[in-house]
Amino acid sequence: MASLTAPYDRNSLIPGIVHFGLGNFHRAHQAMFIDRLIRMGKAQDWAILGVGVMPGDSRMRDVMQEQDGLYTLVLKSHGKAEHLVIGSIAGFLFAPDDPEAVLTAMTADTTRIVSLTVTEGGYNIDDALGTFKVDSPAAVRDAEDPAHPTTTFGYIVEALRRRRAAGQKPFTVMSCDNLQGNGKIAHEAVVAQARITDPELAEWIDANVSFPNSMVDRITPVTTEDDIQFVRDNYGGDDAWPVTCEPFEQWVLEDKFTLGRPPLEDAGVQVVEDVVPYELMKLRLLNASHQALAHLGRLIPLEFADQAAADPDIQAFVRAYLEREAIPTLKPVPGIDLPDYVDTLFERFTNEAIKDTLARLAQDASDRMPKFVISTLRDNIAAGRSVQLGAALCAAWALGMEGVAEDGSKIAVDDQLSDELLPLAAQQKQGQQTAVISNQRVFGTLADDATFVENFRRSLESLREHGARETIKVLLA
Ligand SMILES: NC(=O)C1=CN([C@@H]2O[C@H](COP(=O)(O)OP(=O)(O)OC[C@H]3O[C@@H](n4cnc5c(N)ncnc54)[C@H](O)[C@@H]3O)[C@@H](O)[C@H]2O)C=CC1
Ligand SMILES: O=P(O)(O)OC[C@H]1O[C@](O)(CO)[C@@H](O)[C@@H]1O
Repeated sequence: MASLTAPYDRNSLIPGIVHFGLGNFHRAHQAMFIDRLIRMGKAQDWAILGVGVMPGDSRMRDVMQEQDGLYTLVLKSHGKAEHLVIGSIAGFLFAPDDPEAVLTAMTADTTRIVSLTVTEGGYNIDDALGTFKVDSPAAVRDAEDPAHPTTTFGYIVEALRRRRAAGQKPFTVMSCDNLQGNGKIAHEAVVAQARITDPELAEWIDANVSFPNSMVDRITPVTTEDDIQFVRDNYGGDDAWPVTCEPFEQWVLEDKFTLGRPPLEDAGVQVVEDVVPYELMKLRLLNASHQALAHLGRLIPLEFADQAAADPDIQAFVRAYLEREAIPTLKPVPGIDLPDYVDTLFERFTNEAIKDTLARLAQDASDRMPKFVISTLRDNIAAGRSVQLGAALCAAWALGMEGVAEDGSKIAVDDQLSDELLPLAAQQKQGQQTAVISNQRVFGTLADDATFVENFRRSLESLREHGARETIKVLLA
């Protein structure tokens, strides 16, 4: 079987970045941007050394070892596919095998950035308080024995302690997770982990380490057996873990690096002073649209994001919601034409090669709706603007939580708050129309706003009596 061919001479590459969470998104995004620069001869000393701290990462270790860090990235859209072999991953360390090797890499003079895609949960943040959970078992363990860390933040704190003791400058910690204010959250996690055992080190980190914020975007699903077969059939490469994603790519990054950075703008990254307008745009347009596709689509019922996005009724609803209620809440976004951005969203969502399921998009909606939709509702209420469509979207979600689609089939609810929300959905089904929206953890005090409640009730009744399509028609008439 054919092995993968390196795209360039990799002998001279020097790792300048240590990356925690070498999953599919990193391999479709940051590693691809660095690969692009290496091909231009501009980042030979910014190759990536991957680190995995989770037990499941042993599989990535085996594949990366077997394939010398190479893998195939396949970009698929509307019947077309292109591929490239990515060479920017210079190595991979499975941390439980040799924790000291990870710390040695992190304290090397050549390492100037430690980057992260460790998922939202990986930051160990209490959502309600916005603070690091210092009493979680893993944080306590790493605090009790800081020289032998097991978590991402334990490793970062110990490496920073060693660098400081050796008189080296600290590396920059660059989060690339899909979190609003990801740099701020990484800062909170690192400083809080340090503070448990060494408050003075925590202060030094607070004053000396840089945590740039970023907005990252590229829809990258989990690799399937079909993806592996596709690479084998079409490119002749035997790749145990290729990555398939959409062609769209966006990375907006705050320019805040203490020890330099690769010339990422030459690879298409938008390096800016303030990431906030871009983040709000993504969360309130892209992610809110995903919620609308998921909750209306699952009522009809549809299965995939591309089906829901191509559905004329749902598309009309989402476009109207974005135009009338979401866009008016955004700050000006430098260099972005918002109507064009919305058109691009639909081009991306209708990409049938990316089999994103509505079930995935609806997962943990109690965490997503407040960030993507309810914040917009609040801004509109404060500004005296309409909340008709946002309230309808909440009603679609609330009705879906009753668990039955329009054809009588089951809607599975996979949500970390389901113990709290499903009993409320059951009361709603019995006629208590405001039961779900009275949950303050999700909706805050929205149930006290008469206009929101009126719009919500009307849509809930209509969705229940007449279904999603008819409700959309009436709302948009
Ligand atoms: N997949 C996508 O379309 C996009 C993903 N992202 C961000 O990237 C993150 C990762 O997504 P994927 O790479 O697609 O997922 P993945 O499942 O392929 O990889 C997740 C990685 O995170 C690591 N991880 C998980 N929990 C951890 C923890 N507690 N501590 C340390 N490491 C941990 C895993 O070991 C793995 O390496 C997402 O959660 C999101 O924040 C951002 C934009 C798009
Ligand atoms: O859903 P997660 O794990 O936050 O990350 C994926 C995010 O990125 C996207 O795939 C687009 O970049 C969205 O679907 C989603 O918001």
